[in-house]
Amino acid sequence: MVRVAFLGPFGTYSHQAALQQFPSENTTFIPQNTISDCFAQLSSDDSIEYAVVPLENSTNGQVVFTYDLLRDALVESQDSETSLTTSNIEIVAEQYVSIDLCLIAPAEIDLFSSDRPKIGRVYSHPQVWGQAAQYLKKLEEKVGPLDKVDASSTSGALKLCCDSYRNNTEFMDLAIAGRAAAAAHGGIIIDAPINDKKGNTTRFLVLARKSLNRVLLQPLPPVDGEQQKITLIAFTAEPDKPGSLVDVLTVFKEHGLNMCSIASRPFHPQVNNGKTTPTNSQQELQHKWQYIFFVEICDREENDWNSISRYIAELTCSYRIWGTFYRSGGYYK
Ligand SMILES: O=C(O)C(=O)C[C@]1(C(=O)O)C=C[C@@H](O)C=C1
Repeated sequence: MVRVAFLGPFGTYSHQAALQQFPSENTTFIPQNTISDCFAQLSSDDSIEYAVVPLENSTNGQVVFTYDLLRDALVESQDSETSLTTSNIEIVAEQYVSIDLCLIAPAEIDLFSSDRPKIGRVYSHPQVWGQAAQYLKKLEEKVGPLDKVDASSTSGALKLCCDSYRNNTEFMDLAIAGRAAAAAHGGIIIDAPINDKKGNTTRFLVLARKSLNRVLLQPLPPVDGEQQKITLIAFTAEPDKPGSLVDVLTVFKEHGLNMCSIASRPFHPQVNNGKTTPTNSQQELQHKWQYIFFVEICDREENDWNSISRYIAELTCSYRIWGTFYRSGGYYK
C-alpha cells in the first residue's frame, strides 16, 4: 500500500492531483492541515512515501507557501563547508489540475431573495482570491459586501461553512471550492465555474522521500507517456557581485540546457553559516533584499550532471537539485 500526504480534507484540488498521480486502489491518501505539514510528514514519517503540493497557478502565479518551504529546506540543510545542500525530499513528478471554481453554500439558498439567511463572509484558500477577483466584485455589487476569510484549503473552507451553518441557520457563510469538495461535505453549488479566466489550471509537484543511500531518486514513470524530463534547481548567487546570476545561467547555456522557467523568492541566509559573528551592518545587509532562484531546465540524456554540478557549486552560495521528473501532458493543454 502506497501512502500519500496531501493538503486536506478530502475534496481539495491537491486531493484531485494526488488521485491523478496515484489512481490505483493500492493507495492510501493521508490528509494534512497545511502544505507545511505535507513536507514535515513526508520528511519525518517513514510510513509516508509521497506528498503532493501545489506549485503555481496559471492565473495568479506562484503558490508562495510551497516555494518558501522549498527555500527553507535549502537554508536548513546547507553544509557549512560547501554550497551543496541536502534534504531527504525530492521531486519525482508533476500534475496539472483544471481549477473550475464553484461558489458553494452549506444548504439551498436563493442569494437574491429578501428572506434568505444573512450572508457576510466567503471562505476559501488564499490562493483562490486572485483567481475569482472579478467574479467576487460583481457578486458584491448584487448581494452587498462580503468578508473574504482565508481557510487552510478550499475543501476546509466549505467544511467550516457547513459546520457553522449547522450550529446557526440564521447566518450562512459561503465557500469557493471545487465540485469534489461540494460532494465531500454535502454543499450546494450556487454558481460555477466562477474563475475569472477560462482554462484556470494549477500545477502540482509530487514529492518523495529519499532513502539515505540513494543520490537521486528515479522520476515516477509518466502517466501519459510524455518523455520530456525536467530538472528543478534552486540556488543563491553571491549578492552585490555584478553578473553573479548571469554566471550561473551561463553554465546552463554552455551545456546546451534549455531553461523553461525561472522564479525568485526572498532569501534570508544563515549569516556566515554560523562560522563567525558578523557585525550588525553585515548582518543587516545579509538579511535583507536577497533572493533565491528556482530554475527549471529541460533535461537530456547526454547531460553531464557531474560537470554541471561542479560549475554550479563554484558559482553559487548554496544550491540544491530538487529532482528530475517527466513533464506531464497537462503542461501542453
Ligand atoms: O485548497 C485547495 O484545494 C488546494 O489544493 C490548494 C490550492 C493552492 O494552494 O493553489 C490548489 C489549487 C487552487 O489553485 C487553490 C488552492
